[in-house]
Amino acid sequence: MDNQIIQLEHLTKRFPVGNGFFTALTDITLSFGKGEFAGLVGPSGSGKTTLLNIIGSLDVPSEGKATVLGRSIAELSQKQAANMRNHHIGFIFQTYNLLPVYTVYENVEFALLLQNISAEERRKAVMQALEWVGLTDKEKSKPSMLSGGECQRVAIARSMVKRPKIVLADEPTANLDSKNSHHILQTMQKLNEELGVTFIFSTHDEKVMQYLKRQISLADGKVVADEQVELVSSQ
Ligand SMILES: Nc1ncnc2c1ncn2[C@@H]1O[C@H](COP(=O)(O)OP(=O)(O)OP(=O)(O)O)[C@@H](O)[C@H]1O
Repeated sequence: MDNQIIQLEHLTKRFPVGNGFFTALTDITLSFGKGEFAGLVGPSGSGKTTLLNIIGSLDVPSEGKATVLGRSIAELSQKQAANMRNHHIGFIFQTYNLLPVYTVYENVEFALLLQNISAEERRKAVMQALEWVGLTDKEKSKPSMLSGGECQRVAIARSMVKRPKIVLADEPTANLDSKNSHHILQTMQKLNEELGVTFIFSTHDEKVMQYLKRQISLADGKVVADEQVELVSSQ
């Protein structure tokens, strides 16, 4: 497939534990195409975050190969990996990870400061990202003045402002109520459809699963199912 942007081949991940090792992922072979809206699903401890971390170049495989945007993750220097994350990969976490002393605007702008972009271009990009998530009126607010759902929308804007090719969302609805969960999922669905960004989720939330176009089930660090899903609802 030409549009493949992530290829995982016989990937295994072991963590040192005590005098031995714990195997968190075993022989994972998967690929993702441009514009997918896919999720890693499975119980706690099944290896979802470990796999997202490798795709996001935050960690490296113990065996096998992970190729992301044409680059082998294990062969990137720390600087090259940081560069790839800064330009091409957005992250969304369950705890939002916003900087409390900065405004909404500054939290989103932060993602662009490592890039060589003029202040004027930054302003345009930040306001566009805030518009995507419906928060232009909150640009001067601090995170403590926002609801959980609004904080997660700021995190989505921050992940999207650099126009990444891939967004990795680790349990993004874990701290949200049902209404806010649907709202942020619809926002991500819209960004996926309109901008062609590839989204990969880690989740065990049924609400997230309703939106996934592809569901990859993990159990004990292994892929046990990989299914394209007919969407039953878009709430
Ligand atoms: N740095 C580490 N050192 C040792 N073991 C680890 C490390 N990171 C993860 N693990 C173990 O690997 C397994 C998979 O963890 P991972 O966080 O990937 O699971 P998960 O499916 O994302 O779980 P959850 O849904 O609870 O976030 C777990 O048993 C975990 O304890």
